[in-house]
Amino acid sequence: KLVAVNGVSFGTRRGECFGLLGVNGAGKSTLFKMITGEICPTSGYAIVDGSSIMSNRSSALRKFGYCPQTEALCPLMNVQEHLFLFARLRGISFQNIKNVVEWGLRHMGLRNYSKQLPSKLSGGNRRKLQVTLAIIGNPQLICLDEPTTGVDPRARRYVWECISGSSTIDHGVLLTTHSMEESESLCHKLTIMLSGQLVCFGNLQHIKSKFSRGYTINLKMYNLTAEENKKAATEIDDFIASSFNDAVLTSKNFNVVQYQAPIMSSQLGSVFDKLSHGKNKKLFEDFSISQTTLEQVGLWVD
Ligand SMILES: Nc1ncnc2c1ncn2[C@@H]1O[C@H](COP(=O)(O)OP(=O)(O)OP(=O)(O)O)[C@@H](O)[C@H]1O
Repeated sequence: KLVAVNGVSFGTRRGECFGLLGVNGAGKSTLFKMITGEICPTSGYAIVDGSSIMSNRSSALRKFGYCPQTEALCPLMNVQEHLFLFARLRGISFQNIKNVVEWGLRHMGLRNYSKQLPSKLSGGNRRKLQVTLAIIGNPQLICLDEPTTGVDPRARRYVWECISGSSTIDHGVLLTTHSMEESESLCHKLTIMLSGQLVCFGNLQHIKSKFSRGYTINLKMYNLTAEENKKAATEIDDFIASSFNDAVLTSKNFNVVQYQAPIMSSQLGSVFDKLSHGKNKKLFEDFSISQTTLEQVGLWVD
């Protein structure tokens, strides 16, 4: 009875990395499954480079690589055999296949596991293999559903390089992720999905401006005892309330407090003056001001 995806329509070009963001259960994976033909939509269509996934399925499927959210590995094939099979499926010739398999093993740090079956790999290494299978053979459209979940920082860096490389060499990338850092680094265009619908669409700056609530003020407090810290926090609160209209406390961690204030960029000079004044009065040790991040946009869209 649940309508998981409703009236969604978008397009992405070659050379672009298109990011699909949204909270758990928003419908991202369901949308991916429809685009890749894994499930059938009740209505609508998806076209990859002129081929419809519904009416010209085999032609469309030839054009993309897919890294699903849940693993799709063969339990009886080891890492090397997976790479070999997918390279063959992508039409790599026998002469080149050894190099391509070697490339996959080396770049994803899978060389030491080349003879292992998926059941013997760690979760992160299985993910790396799954991503390599989607990228191998340079398909025209690469669909990656949370590709770097559980992947170590070094391999994640390489996945990012592959994704940005693919999107700059005339390929398209469709990406879902919960990592705002990942979307800020990779995506040319983004959309945020909520309850099966797209709530906004555009480039990073557009989305930030649309959801912007001014600037974020970060204040680093001195290392104090718990009692002193409580007193200092109250003084800081009073200082912020008297210096900035409508500033809101958004988080308080160990010794960093964060406020969101509806500041215009033209007011930044006076904001710096006010905060320097507070620092000179030793209300806090240091401060910084930053623009809205995508992370904050993600927290606000609900
Ligand atoms: N096979 C299914 N049967 C019934 N409901 C399903 C099924 N698969 C997904 N759903 C429901 O569809 C909605 C969208 O799920 P989907 O997996 O597409 O979300 P998502 O945005 O990918 O979430 P996440 O970020 O957690 O991966 C959810 O409410 C989910 O419970």
